Amino acid sequence: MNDRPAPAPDPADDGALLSVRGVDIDYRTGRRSRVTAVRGVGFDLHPGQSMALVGESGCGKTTLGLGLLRLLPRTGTVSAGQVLFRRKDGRRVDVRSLAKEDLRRFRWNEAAMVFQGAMNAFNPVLTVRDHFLDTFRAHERRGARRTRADLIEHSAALLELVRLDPARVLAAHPHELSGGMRQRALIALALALRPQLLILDEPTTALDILTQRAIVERLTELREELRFAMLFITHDLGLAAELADRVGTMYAGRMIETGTTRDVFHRSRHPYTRALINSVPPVAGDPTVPESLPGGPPSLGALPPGCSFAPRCAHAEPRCSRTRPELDVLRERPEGLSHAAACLRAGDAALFTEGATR
Ligand SMILES: Nc1ncnc2c1ncn2[C@@H]1O[C@H](COP(=O)(O)OP(=O)(O)OP(=O)(O)O)[C@@H](O)[C@H]1O
Repeated sequence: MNDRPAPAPDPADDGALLSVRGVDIDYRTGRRSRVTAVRGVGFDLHPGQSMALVGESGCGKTTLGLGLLRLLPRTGTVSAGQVLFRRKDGRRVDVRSLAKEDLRRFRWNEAAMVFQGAMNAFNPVLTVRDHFLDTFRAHERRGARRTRADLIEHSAALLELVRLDPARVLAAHPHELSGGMRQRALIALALALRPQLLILDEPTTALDILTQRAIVERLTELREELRFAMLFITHDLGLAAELADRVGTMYAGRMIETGTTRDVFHRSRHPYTRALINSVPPVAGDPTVPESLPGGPPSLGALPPGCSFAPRCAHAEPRCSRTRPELDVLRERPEGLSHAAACLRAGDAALFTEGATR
């Protein structure tokens, strides 16, 4: 009777690739001061899903992306919660508890991040070929060393995936490529070890519209071919609508609405998401004048009590300044696709009649 029982199947494990639970992320801002840039964030991402994180500057999107892969600057820490990730061997691990060597293997192999501004991600003195070779070599298993010719061939195939000419690009230094080519090369590099999750932070900002379009189209095709999941940080709601199956809106460090792209963009139940959508200039020919979103997000060090958005919200009631709304599920769906909103008035049908957002 001393035998230990076999571990019970985890009832909370419904096959998600990434399960983020109650995550807080702090930055140290002085000897005794810190700010909490991400608060109580939780969501599930299933294999192959694509989720866009939207919200104004400073709402914590980048901090969350960096925190998930433990890429925060020295002053930043994930101070609470769990980041459960299903590795390629099927085991679920908490990324927060990975030892250094394991974390090194986890990044690139299982999850990779493409930052805004590809120039900073490349070492200017190395050629693109060197970057690929270094990445492959750093992750080679002992006894499974591949030849240089084999690795170069593999790199060329990856560059072709993102529609770059390997003959030209492999030998080039980063500054010899256009912004769009660098961004594509970085995406190819991020996909080199076949990660299951790709986190992209504003990957097409600062590129011209045609280049943006080409990269977005290619990413959509690649996701279908290679079946990786994607977490996509963007200010561009049009891009989010195109690339994502689901959307999470962030405000003052919290996720305040989440659901399918249709839920969030067409049936939003949070006045902030609605204001964000309505502040986008209308498409050509749409006579509606965009509503502006006055003011800015509150300072993280001085969050108002109650709902953080209440001071800017056209629909706020007195209770909104007293009670902080939870992210309540409005419509249950499997695979993390439930529609949820953190607004005390989310159930107020008159406020959110369908079609009120463009
Ligand atoms: N190294 C840091 N030290 C202290 N505070 C920081 C640091 N980096 C970010 N912050 C703060 O954390 C908050 C969230 O910033 P973050 O960059 O994650 O927002 P974001 O939504 O990604 O904005 P953007 O869209 O402009 O990238 C901001 O208030 C920012 O000032």
